[in-house]
Amino acid sequence: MAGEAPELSAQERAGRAFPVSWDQFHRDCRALTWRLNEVGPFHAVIAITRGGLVPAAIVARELGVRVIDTVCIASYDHDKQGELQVLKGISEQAMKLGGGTGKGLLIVDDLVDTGKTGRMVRKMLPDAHFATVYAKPMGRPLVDTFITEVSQDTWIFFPWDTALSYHPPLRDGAA
Ligand SMILES: O=P(O)(O)OC[C@H]1O[C@H](OP(=O)(O)OP(=O)(O)O)[C@H](O)[C@@H]1O
Ligand code: HPA
Ligand SMILES: [Mg+2]
Repeated sequence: MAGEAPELSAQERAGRAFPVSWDQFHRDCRALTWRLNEVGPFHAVIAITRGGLVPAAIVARELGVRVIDTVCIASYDHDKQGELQVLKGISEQAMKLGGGTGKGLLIVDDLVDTGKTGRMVRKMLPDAHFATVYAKPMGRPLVDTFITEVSQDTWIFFPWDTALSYHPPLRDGAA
């Protein structure tokens, strides 16, 4: 409608930026594994795609876990924002390994923000251990183990979503 302000995306609403390099992400995943090593052993890792695939590979490598499954979740388009769609559920084999409730399974995602995604997966596997690399306050209570907390108004920029680019000097008005 004419005169209406365009709706801002979650990223645009976030006031702060937290860019993460590959090196930093790898270090944070290793730090996460140190903590998880005290909690395991785990029969399998369940990665929440797509963001959870990267930490899941690193964590599984460090913990020596060879069985990795995915749960594929997508957000609806913007007029139904917030609704989630399960494109692929957890495999029967992984469900069996977790005794039907997820006991001994490790769910991995890159981050929790509002907690909507994590809440949905927790419902599928109530007894699994849920680990993320980063957590924002709204989603934090859902997570069993995480490494770094950032404020709710921070947007985390992952290395697979970004590229190096020119940044003007402060003197020229750079933020
Ligand atoms: O706590 P929430 O508010 O639910 O947000 C967290 C989820 O959002 C991101 O995934 P996204 O839906 O952007 O998809 P992707 O992993 O495929 O990039 C992130 O990887 C988490 O899975
Ligand atoms: O802060 C974030 N960064 C990247 N993806 C996300 N999805 C939800 N929150 C975020
Ligand atoms: Mg995701």
